[in-house]
Amino acid sequence: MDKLLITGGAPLNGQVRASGAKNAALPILAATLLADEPVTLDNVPQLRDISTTFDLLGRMGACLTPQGEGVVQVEPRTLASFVAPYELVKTMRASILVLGPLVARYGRADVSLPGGCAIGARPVNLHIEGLRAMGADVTVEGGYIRARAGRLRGAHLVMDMVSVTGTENLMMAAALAEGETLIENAAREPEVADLADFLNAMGARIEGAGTDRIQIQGVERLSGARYRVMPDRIETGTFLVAAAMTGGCVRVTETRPDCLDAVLHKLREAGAEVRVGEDWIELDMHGRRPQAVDIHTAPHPAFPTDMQAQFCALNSIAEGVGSIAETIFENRYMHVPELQRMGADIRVEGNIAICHGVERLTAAPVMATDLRASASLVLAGLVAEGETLIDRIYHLDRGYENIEDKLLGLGASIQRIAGARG
Ligand SMILES: CC(=O)N[C@H]1[C@@H](OP(=O)(O)OP(=O)(O)OC[C@H]2O[C@@H](n3ccc(=O)[nH]c3=O)[C@H](O)[C@@H]2O)O[C@H](CO)[C@@H](O)[C@@H]1O
Ligand SMILES: C=C(OP(=O)(O)O)C(=O)O
Repeated sequence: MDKLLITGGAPLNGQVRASGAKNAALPILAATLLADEPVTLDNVPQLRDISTTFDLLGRMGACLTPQGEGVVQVEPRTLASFVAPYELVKTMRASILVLGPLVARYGRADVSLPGGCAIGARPVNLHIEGLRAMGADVTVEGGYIRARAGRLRGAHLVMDMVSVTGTENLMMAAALAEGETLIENAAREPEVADLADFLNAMGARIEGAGTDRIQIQGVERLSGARYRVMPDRIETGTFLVAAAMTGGCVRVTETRPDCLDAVLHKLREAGAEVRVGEDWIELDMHGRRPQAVDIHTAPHPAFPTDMQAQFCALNSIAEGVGSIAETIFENRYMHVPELQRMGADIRVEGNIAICHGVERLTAAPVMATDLRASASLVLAGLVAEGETLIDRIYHLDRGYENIEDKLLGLGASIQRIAGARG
């Protein structure tokens, strides 16, 4: 297993390009299964979750052809299997995103239940209930969701909770259903809107994505398309926090400032000077120590849970006391004990983490437990005194493209230590 070795202390300065968004590329790749023609996607990040998705689509019989850096063509007409097996789903819960497309386009799907993960139980009841409301026969047997259907029927779906992949699965299914579907209390995340833009480019008729009320007029078929995946707002935010924590000045290019309002607001509150252009964000900390900030995670457009761990790292070296309320996932503080091993003063009570900023963290061997927890340990390592060794970085590789090269380019001292395979 690979590890990361980071020597803390260097302020980050310079320019870095945002990669394509993992959480947009994953549903968009799943949505290619709905098409009757080949689809070409651009700005697809090279990440472990993306290669797992390629593997999944390939095993189902889709033909994937790389066409240059970040470009892939998917030919879905060769599909011959409708199974998402446990051994892939257990490594990437987003595999659940093939459920809606398979049922809508092929009338059948056997998708392993993703089960819980390090950050929480993460049930998929809303995905299942929504498909049932659209006429699918869905049962759960032997750890698999087994769905069968003729042509799905449009339905009025009122989501009990705001679910990102739930909204995406049902929106994809509704794209080929007969008649109109209305999804209320839909997730408003920008990645949902990006998926809708892609579906519309294939000929779907979707309005309102990006709001909590999405209207879909089902169509008979979807054609091929060429589409560029949106930039990764969480990766962007992670680099901005790195600049803020190290007292540096970093410009993230080819990104979407309009998707990061809540995060930029908190960075300004932390004392950063933040400037934005149409497709770039620059954060200058002018060598200052950040001020601690209070965070309350909630569905978009509020502060994203996927940036919570990174702000926990920021608060750990900030001036003052910051309180974090995690309202989306019940167990998303796995980074706290690791940050404490580096000297952070954080107390967790229920879903609240209170952090008294310390002047400096000290390096320690630490263990990554999930994707954003790993990112927070990288950030802590960048400012800690000494050499931090981060184990289990396969979590990080799930969602960050070339993170060590990008950080090296900004002046960090960071090195991947290749581990034994197996
Ligand atoms: C691939 C992808 O896009 N992942 C993102 C997606 O995950 P994901 O789509 O899995 O997260 P959801 O938005 O579905 O989860 C939100 C909350 O709803 C609950 N819930 C969800 C579905 C369901 O059927 N029943 C239920 O109770 C979950 O347990 C959680 O407490 O949104 C999360 C919340 O912004 C992000 O952290 C993830 O990075
Ligand atoms: C939790 C995340 O991803 P996933 O939903 O794929 O686990 C994330 O991107 O932070």
